[in-house]
Amino acid sequence: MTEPLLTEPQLTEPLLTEPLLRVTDLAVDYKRRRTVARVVENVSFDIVEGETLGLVGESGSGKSTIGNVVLGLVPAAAGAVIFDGEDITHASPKRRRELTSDIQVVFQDPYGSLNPARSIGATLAESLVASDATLTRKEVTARVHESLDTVGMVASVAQRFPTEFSGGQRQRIAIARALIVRPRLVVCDEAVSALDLSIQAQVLNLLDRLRRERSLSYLFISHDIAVIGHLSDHIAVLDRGRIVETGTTAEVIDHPQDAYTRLLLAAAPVPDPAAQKKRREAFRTQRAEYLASTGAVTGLVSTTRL
Ligand SMILES: Nc1ncnc2c1ncn2[C@@H]1O[C@H](COP(=O)(O)OP(=O)(O)OP(=O)(O)O)[C@@H](O)[C@H]1O
Repeated sequence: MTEPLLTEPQLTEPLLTEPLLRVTDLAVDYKRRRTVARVVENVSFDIVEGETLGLVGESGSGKSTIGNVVLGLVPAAAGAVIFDGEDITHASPKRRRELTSDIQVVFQDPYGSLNPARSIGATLAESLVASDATLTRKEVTARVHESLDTVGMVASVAQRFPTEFSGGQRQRIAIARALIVRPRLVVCDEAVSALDLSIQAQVLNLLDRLRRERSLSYLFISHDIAVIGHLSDHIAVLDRGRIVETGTTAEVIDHPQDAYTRLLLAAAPVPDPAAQKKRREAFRTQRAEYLASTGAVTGLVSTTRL
């Protein structure tokens, strides 16, 4: 008896969605005079299209360094950064420039990141033209107005200058500048940290709405686990260059498994300044105990003499 012929491909395995960004076994070194400091080691995570990964850790834990590797601003000492299936770990400067239309960044400091001498319209247009030089003047102007509208600002803002705006408004402009090129991934590096709590909430809501409307993905970096919890689908907790816990937001916030995650949760800012002072003091004591229990001497992964 002959085997029946299969007329259609038989799917035996479910189709898996490739992540938009995959970081595997990342290590980063910085040279310091006669030593090399390893500041990030063994860091791996995925970000699926349309999702937000929150990367949380204390100051100096290596969050910005990881964001900067994804942006191509800092080289990887080991490991890989895969964007949409392409290994971009060692992408050429030309390929990196092309990638700026897919991967954008919003930094913490809207005062520093917007050129005070340029009008908002010129700043936004510059970002757009750098990613697509074929656009006509009319198209550029239309896109500038459209991106301002996206962040809730009127078209006449284009004629004005950064100093005329508050911190929250400047951060909206920085978001408009990132989104004008229609990226797929945005690295938000402490994007709301410089803002008052009420303005923080507005900007977080804006980022979340834009993500849903445009199926954007965020690598959302913050030292504040409460801010991270507000926006993230998944959370990775970074301690001295290593990820100590990952999971869905509910898992990490409601059922933290790692002692360091519990420390960060206990230290998350609260609106009452007196209560906040107490929390910070308790955090310092508990952190010193935690460091002693892990035998740590420095905040770095390791240092090697050259
Ligand atoms: N350009 C650099 N050269 C040398 N060391 C650096 C450099 N940039 C950062 N570092 C060191 O690398 C470590 C990680 O820094 P990084 O800025 O990535 O941490 P972070 O978690 O983003 O902290 P913060 O929120 O304060 O920026 C720190 O010890 C920092 O001092």
